[in-house]
Amino acid sequence: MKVIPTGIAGLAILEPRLFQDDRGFFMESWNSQTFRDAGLDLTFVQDNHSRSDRGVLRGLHFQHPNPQGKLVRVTSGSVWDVAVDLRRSSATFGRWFGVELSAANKRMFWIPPGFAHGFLCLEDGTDFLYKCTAFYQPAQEHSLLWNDPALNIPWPVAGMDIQLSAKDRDGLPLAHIQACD
Ligand SMILES: Cc1cn([C@H]2C[C@H](O)[C@@H](COP(=O)(O)OP(=O)(O)O[C@H]3O[C@@H](C)C(=O)[C@@H](O)[C@H]3O)O2)c(=O)[nH]c1=O
Repeated sequence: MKVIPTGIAGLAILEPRLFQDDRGFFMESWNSQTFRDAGLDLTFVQDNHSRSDRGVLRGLHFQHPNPQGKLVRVTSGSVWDVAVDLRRSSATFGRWFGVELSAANKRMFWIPPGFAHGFLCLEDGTDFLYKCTAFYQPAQEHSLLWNDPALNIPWPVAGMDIQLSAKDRDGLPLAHIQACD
């Protein structure tokens, strides 16, 4: 597995080893030993799966005070995935990083606890799968406003009708958010 740093401590793009043959492909999407060897000693308690069409934007979500670390990937279609550092102790508080995840590139994104996370779906029928280090606690879930000018995230929305949940439409600007650690 290749670990690609992002310039934000702890946040990493992961490229699993791919085995291709006449039948198709094989890859390990999670192996605790391989991840530990790569410096990621993780315990997951919940797996999630969502499906979205092009133009759906989910996020930017974070849980506080019990933050979730998330190992995310796409098995059908593609997204532009974004993580925002909300760790007060971090030198990069408020900084974001974006990466395209797709069924084709098979990239995974490790988002440690203390980040807000969201994605824009680029294709109809996109399947988004992720493992979480803490249980979902709806009373602790919050939305950071996806298009907050203070973040200035260049979402690739040209030509799209953006579809948001009511909660995400009413997301909080960064300036109103407490740190997550
Ligand atoms: C996230 C979640 C939702 N739900 C339920 C609550 C609600 O009725 C329904 C849809 O929830 P949401 O609108 O919050 O789903 P969604 O907008 O897909 O939320 C997800 O967005 C991405 C960006 C993340 O990072 C995830 O952690 C999660 O917050 O599913 C669960 O039962 N368990 C869960 O873990």
